Amino acid sequence: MSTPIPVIVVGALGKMGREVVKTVQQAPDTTLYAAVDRKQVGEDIGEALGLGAFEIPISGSLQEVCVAAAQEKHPVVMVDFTHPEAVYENVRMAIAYGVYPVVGTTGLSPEQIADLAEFTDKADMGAVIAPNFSIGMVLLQEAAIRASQYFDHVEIIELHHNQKADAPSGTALQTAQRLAELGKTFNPPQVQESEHLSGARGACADAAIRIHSVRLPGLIAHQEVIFGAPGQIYTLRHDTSDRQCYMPGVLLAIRKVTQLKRLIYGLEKLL
Ligand SMILES: NC(=O)C1=CN([C@@H]2O[C@H](COP(=O)(O)OP(=O)(O)OC[C@H]3O[C@@H](n4cnc5c(N)ncnc54)[C@H](OP(=O)(O)O)[C@@H]3O)[C@@H](O)[C@H]2O)C=CC1
Ligand SMILES: O=C(O)C1=N[C@H](C(=O)O)C[C@H](O)C1
Repeated sequence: MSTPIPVIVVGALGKMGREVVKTVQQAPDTTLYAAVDRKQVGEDIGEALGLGAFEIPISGSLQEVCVAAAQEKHPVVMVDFTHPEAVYENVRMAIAYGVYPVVGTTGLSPEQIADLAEFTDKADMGAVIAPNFSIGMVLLQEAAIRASQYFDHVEIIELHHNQKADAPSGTALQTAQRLAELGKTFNPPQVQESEHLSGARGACADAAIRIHSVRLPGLIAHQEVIFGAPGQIYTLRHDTSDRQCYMPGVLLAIRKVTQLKRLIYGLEKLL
C-alpha cells in the first residue's frame, strides 16, 4: 500500500476543522500531519477533541508547520477551515512552502482568488477552493442551471447558524455566479420598486439575482433557489443536518490536489 497523504488541518478546533481531523485520521489513505489553531496551543489535538491521544500537539504557527512539511519526501496537503480574514495568507503561506491547499473557508474576494491562481501557476502547483464540499449542493446547482433555461425569474435564500462570519454565503454567491455564466439576464423588472426598509429585497448578485441571508441559532446550512414563472414556482432546496456531509468532498480534494497543476474553484470540477 502507498504512503498515506500527510494533511495539515488549519482551524482544527473549529466546527469544520474537528470533522476534518477525525476524517483524515480514519481514512486509510490519509494521515494527520499537523493541527493548527490559535487556541489550546501545545495540547494534544486528539485529547482536545475527546478522541484520545494522537501524539500531535496543536500548533499555533502555520509557518513552522510548513517549514517542516517542505522537508518531507512526499507532498503535504493543507486543509483550511478558518476565517475569511485568515484564509488568504494561509494559502499563500502553504504555496510558498510547496504545500498543496484545499480550502473550504469562504469569504475570499474574486481578486484574492485570481491572485492565488496566479501564485499557484508560478509555483507550478495545484490548489482546490470549494465554497461547498457537499455532493447535494453540486446537484442542486446543476438542477438550477438546467431550470434556468426555462425560467427567467429566480431568487436565492441561504439560511445559516448565527456563528457565521460572512454574508452572503460563499455557496449562494457561487450559485448566482454559475447561473450568471449562462449569459442570461434574470429578473427583468416588472414595476418601479421602492425599498421602504433598506435591504428588504436582499443583495443583488451577478445577473441581477437576489440573495437573502438568514442567520439563526438552530440552523446549520441550508439553501433555496426559487424559480418563478406565471402560474408556477419551482423550488430547489438543500439542507445540511450534520457537517459529515462535507467530508467525502474534502477527502476527494485531498486525494486529487497533488495531481493538479492549477487552482480549481468548485467541487464540481473534481467530480
Ligand atoms: N466549503 C465548505 O463546504 C464549508 C465551508 N465552511 C466555511 O469554513 C469556514 C470555517 O467554518 P467553521 O468551522 O464553521 O468556523 P469555526 O469558527 O467553527 O472554526 C474556525 C476555526 O479556525 C480558527 N481560526 C480562525 N482564524 C485562525 C487563524 N488565523 N489560524 C488558525 N486558526 C484560526 C478559529 O479559532 P477562534 O475560535 O479562536 O476564532 C476556529 O477554531 C467558514 O468560512 C465557513 O463558511 C463551513 C462549512 C462547509
Ligand atoms: O459557514 C458555514 O457553515 C458554511 N459555509 C459555507 C458557505 O459560506 O457557503 C458552506 C456551507 O454553506 C456552510
